[in-house]
Amino acid sequence: MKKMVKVVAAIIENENGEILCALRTPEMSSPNRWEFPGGKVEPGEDIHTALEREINEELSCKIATSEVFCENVHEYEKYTIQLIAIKAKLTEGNPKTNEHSKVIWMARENLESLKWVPADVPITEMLLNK
Ligand SMILES: Nc1nc2c([nH]c(=O)n2[C@H]2C[C@H](O)[C@@H](COP(=O)(O)OP(=O)(O)OP(=O)(O)O)O2)c(=O)[nH]1
Repeated sequence: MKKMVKVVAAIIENENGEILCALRTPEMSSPNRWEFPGGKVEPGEDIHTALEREINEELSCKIATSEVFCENVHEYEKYTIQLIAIKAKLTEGNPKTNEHSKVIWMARENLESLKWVPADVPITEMLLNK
């Protein structure tokens, strides 16, 4: 069986109802694809704490997380990821691109125009229907 990796991703919505999307760099795995910012949960770490830590590292800003929006298990070639999308709001700072090529705010109805990492596609579809 492939290794299972637990990943948290933030669905950060601003006051205009737009959602924060981040572009992976050419050097990362799944290069030049869009994702929701976040990362791997460390052993023993709570999912909300993990997401707050990842957002602080990646975007130099603070968030307040709320409910889990959805979970998706996706099999990549080398491992399987359990992707947990969690709703959040920015509480401090503006997102910076410490690790990504770009971050943008996007209206829900336009999310499908971006080229997403495969595990995120069902999440973008769910966001469109809510
Ligand atoms: N942050 C984030 N990662 C995602 C999403 N969808 C998805 O498949 N992933 C994958 C990419 C990575 O392999 C892994 C997250 O790991 P990470 O962001 O901590 O990155 P990493 O450098 O440790 O891992 P890697 O890119 O070398 O595989 O989950 C998503 O929406 N957000």
